[in-house]
Amino acid sequence: MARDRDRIAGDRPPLLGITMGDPAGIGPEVVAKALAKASVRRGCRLLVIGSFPVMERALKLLRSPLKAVKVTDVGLVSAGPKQVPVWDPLPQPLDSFEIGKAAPETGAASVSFITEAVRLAEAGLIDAMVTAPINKEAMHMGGYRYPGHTELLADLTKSTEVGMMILGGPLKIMFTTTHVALRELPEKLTVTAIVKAIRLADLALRESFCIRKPRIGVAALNPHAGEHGLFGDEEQTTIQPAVAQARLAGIDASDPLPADTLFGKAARGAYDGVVALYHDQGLIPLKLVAFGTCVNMTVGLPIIRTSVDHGTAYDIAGRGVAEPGSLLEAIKLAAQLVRIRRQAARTGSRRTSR
Ligand SMILES: NC(=O)C1=CN([C@@H]2O[C@H](COP(=O)(O)OP(=O)(O)OC[C@H]3O[C@@H](n4cnc5c(N)ncnc54)[C@H](O)[C@@H]3O)[C@@H](O)[C@H]2O)C=CC1
Ligand SMILES: NCC(=O)COP(=O)(O)O
Repeated sequence: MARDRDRIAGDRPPLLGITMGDPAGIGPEVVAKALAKASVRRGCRLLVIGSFPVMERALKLLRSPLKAVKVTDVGLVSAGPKQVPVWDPLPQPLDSFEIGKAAPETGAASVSFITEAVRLAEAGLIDAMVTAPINKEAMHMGGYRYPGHTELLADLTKSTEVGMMILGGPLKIMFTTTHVALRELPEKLTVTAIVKAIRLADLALRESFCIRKPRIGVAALNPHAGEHGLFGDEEQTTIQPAVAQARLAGIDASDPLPADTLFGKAARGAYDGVVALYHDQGLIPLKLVAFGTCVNMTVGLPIIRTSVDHGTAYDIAGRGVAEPGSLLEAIKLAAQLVRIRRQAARTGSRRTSR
């Protein structure tokens, strides 16, 4: 069905749903700043999914020339160059909360925006969703016990094989685990989890970045890849067997390589993508080379979702100083992914991601 829709959509400018994220963080502000750039409106249409009063307040704070307009029918979104169309799914206006503080009502609101964006995307009313940052603590306070968007989106779309890939500068990194305490990591790093990450990296690099036979570097866990068991044996017991399985499936995956040099090699072009085993292993190199322009994308969903690389930055929320660069890149990538999917649907070349 999604494929038929893509084929019929033709060259209509993609309609992207931008979720506002946590209203108490910098999400509303970076959305307001990004939408003020004429370049971002070229070639796509944008719809904010979030609280209308919060969007109005963010535009006012920035003394933006843009005006928020309430959308009443998502099937008929049209906006002038100085307008920000907002679809507010909340049953009650959200207007009294503290900026820069985690709270149940803002956490729950941020989940409502995401849930609504998924509904609109699955119904074919938007072509992709782009997410501003949520605050995980606030989300938990609001009663939603997900580690992040990735797992919430997997649940909402009933997808079984989903993963987080983050792109920044020359790096494209797929994460085997997302938000996990370090002490729980070894038990999460199973052969199955690593094979899945390698498979999703391969899928994304082929389908979203049109690399015919991606070269994937796989990170080791321990210093010097464990040095034959001297400093840990996960490389031999788990990572190498996962690489062997991936190779049997025809994927060009490396042996587990010392992580301290792998990311540099990938940045210099030796690999098209890297499989990192845990959050900070991949995010430190990414944010070192490209913080502010990295883009997070969820691989394996039936819908397109991209996101910013940063969080809710409560320390600067409401001050008007947040940089919108990552959101601009996330919007650009989402529009590009819509075009790639449409093209694939026209030529019948896209494998379904599920
Ligand atoms: N895509 C998402 O929804 C993400 C959500 N988060 C969540 O955000 C919350 C805070 O996480 P932190 O680790 O503190 O990271 P953070 O990215 O919110 O802040 C880290 C530092 O970077 C600065 N910073 C972040 N974004 C900026 C921007 N656009 N312009 C200027 N400075 C910026 C902040 O002021 C702070 O000093 C947590 O709940 C976390 O789970 C974190 C990353 C991504
Ligand atoms: N550090 C990445 C992050 O927190 C975003 O995760 P998700 O909300 O996209 O799952």
